[in-house]
Amino acid sequence: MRSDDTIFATASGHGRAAVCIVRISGPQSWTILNTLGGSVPEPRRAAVRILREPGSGEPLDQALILWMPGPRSFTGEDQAELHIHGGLATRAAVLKVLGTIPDCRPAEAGEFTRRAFLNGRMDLSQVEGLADVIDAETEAQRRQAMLQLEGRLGDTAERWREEILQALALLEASLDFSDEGDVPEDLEADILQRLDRLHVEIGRALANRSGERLREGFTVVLAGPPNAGKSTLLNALARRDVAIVSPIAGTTRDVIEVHCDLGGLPVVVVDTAGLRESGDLIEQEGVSRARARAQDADLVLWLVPPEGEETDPPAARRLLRVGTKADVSRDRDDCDLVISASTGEGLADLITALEHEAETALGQGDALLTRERHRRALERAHHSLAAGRALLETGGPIELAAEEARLASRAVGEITGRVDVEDVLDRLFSSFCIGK
Ligand SMILES: Nc1nc2c(ncn2[C@@H]2O[C@H](COP(=O)(O)OP(=O)(O)OP(=O)(O)O)[C@@H](O)[C@H]2O)c(=O)[nH]1
Repeated sequence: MRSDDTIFATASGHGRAAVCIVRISGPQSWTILNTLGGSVPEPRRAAVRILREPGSGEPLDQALILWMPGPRSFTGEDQAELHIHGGLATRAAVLKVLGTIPDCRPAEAGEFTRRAFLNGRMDLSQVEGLADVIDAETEAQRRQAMLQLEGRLGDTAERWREEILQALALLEASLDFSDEGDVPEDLEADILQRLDRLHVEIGRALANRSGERLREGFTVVLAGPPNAGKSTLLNALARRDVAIVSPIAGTTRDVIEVHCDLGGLPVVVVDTAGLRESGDLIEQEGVSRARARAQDADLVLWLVPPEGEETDPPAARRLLRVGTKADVSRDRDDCDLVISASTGEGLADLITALEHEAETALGQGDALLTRERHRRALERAHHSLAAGRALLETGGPIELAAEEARLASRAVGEITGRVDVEDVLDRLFSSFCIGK
């Protein structure tokens, strides 16, 4: 994959559409516009042109075109855009012509964004924010992703790195004093105070897990004995038939997931196999998967049917007891809520309860960290800051305290991609769509 190639891709969705946007980035961008459109408009001014096939002069389409010279473009390179009609034949004809231009080739997934990152147009946390904006399914996810795209996490991480480097500079200055046998007390106190403040601030960011949860969704597991009405409830929450409902106990064998938007918050509802002892190997596997999911879930809804023996609920972080089939019997004093998925009774209260639970767990979108990667980097920084501080407090070697500060600054730098993150890049960019 050469990075001096000019790349192109459709940046709008697939299938027939009114308009299709073809993005072009690289040194040939100007030439392509000039060749196909006859002339190049003013930078960043849209203009209408008849696009023509270079050899025959045959018209391809009437298009709106844009010329965005680097470095003030998304990728930082010369860029062009063709807003062509979104018919399948038009799109195919324009892409075919682009493919015949020398040093010009179709882009790979995420290649435009990769170039933007490599050209310093955005840092790694912003690239992740952009991926999350595109993947956002609910309003709260969109808001969180936008804050990260705008640089909230990246700017904070950069400030932390700066402050750690300042502490490091002071540590190095105090090394000179220690050669002379005596580090001034106020200098040492100043460094300790700085390390302390950073340790507390990073610790606070680490303590808030709501950002990662908001990105992934609040997980609600439906558990209960066979025939409790789990699949019927899942279908009612999803407002469509996703799980097979039948009066035969043990119908659901595997785990079925549905992504719902409850009051703007992402909630993943998981239907599981009914919990009972079974001689059937497949059902046993389903039951053990159900128990595992319940254990990891943010919330378990333990469904209690009116009939049948009492079964023990699985181990869970948080559990609500929900009496089902209220149309058959409402007599369930031991339950937090009673519903009938058949008649809809109690469903509105259940949804309100779920929204409340999700809101409490996902917070107000004020979390800085949104991915495991951020957490791992900051945990290392946090650890090094504590180690550095302990060394200073116990009169340990200043060289070692300085080394801990250096490690902390490197770890924080991984968040914005200032230090080696090669291994992260391939994984991240391949998750993008072509044309982004
Ligand atoms: N009367 C009544 N019947 C219900 C209600 N909810 C579910 N049922 C019936 O109960 C039976 C079992 O429902 P399911 O939703 O398949 O139960 P499940 O808990 O997913 O069952 P398994 O897959 O076996 O674990 C079906 O015949 C449903 O039609 C309800 O609110 N009222």
